[in-house]
Amino acid sequence: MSDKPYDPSAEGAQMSFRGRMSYGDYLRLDKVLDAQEPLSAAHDEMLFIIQHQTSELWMKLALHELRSAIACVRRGEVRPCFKMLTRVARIFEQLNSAWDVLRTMTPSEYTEFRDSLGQSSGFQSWQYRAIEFLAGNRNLAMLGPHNHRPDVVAKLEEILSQPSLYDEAILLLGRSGFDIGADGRRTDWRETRTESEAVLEAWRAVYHEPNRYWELYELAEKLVDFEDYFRRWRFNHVTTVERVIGLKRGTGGTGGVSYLKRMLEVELFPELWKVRTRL
Ligand code: HEM
Ligand SMILES: N[C@@H](CC(=O)c1ccccc1NC=O)C(=O)O
Repeated sequence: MSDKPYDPSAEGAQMSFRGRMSYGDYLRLDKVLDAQEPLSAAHDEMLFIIQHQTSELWMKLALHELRSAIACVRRGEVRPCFKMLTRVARIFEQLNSAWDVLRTMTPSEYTEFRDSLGQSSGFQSWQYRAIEFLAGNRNLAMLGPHNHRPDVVAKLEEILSQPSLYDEAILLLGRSGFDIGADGRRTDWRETRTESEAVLEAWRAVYHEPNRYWELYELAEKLVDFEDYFRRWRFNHVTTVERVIGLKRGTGGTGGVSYLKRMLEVELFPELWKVRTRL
């Protein structure tokens, strides 16, 4: 064996990128890696920033997948949508594992830089709100923190002007011959839909005969899977928050843990959970 360090250029590895697109060029890494600017001298602020930035990147992908999934259900092409919804669930699984990294930060370490955060908070994450709105949880009060950003409000309003993922699934039930009651007569997608006995009954019929309604059944289970992972994200969040700030108020102005616990009760696809009791 030779002592000389191995040189991959010997087998053709490209070493000269003058005038050629490189890894960093393609991924715009100068931009991405230049976007971490801690406001304090605290060691853990870098962890906090990167944890949020990576979460926002994963949310960007989740939005991309959810938008396409909605379009597929609208066209009645549910099979490609299954893959996208599986991916969204996996993204949330990824975000769930990421809490383990953040949990290495102790309350004292967070206190070192918490004041630097001012009144900023994840409560103002427009991508998180866009995911909720696209899925079907539409609370117009959540537009409030974005009033100073007309471009963000426009993006969220665009989402609200169209049926959500769950609305589209229900409309598909209707097109498949089921009675979907008031959901079949909706024209304003901004208003929160009310749970309905007709929709619950339609899902019951689907779950009663999975083989007969295989695609609707599979779609319903993909939705439940997504909500399952989403709920775990909320639970991990509130548990991490309690571990780090106890019962202090949030920088965003809410009660903190009390607010987040309340959010644990929000259901994205209520009839899909209720149907289980009827089977
Ligand atoms: C030490 C870590 C964290 C603490 C102490 C914390 C604390 C809080 C608190 C207290 C709230 C309630 C709103 C408020 O009054 O501020 C909140 C909301 C929120 N946080 Fe965090 N958070 C942490 C990490 C994260 C991470 C890593 C994310 C990922 C993006 C995140 C995303 C959110 C979102 C989206 C909301 C709004 C939830 C809703 O309205 O349902 N947080 N957080
Ligand atoms: N709401 C948090 C602050 C916080 O976590 C935060 C602040 C700025 C950017 C993202 C944040 N993460 C989630 O809420 C707190 O009350 O300590």
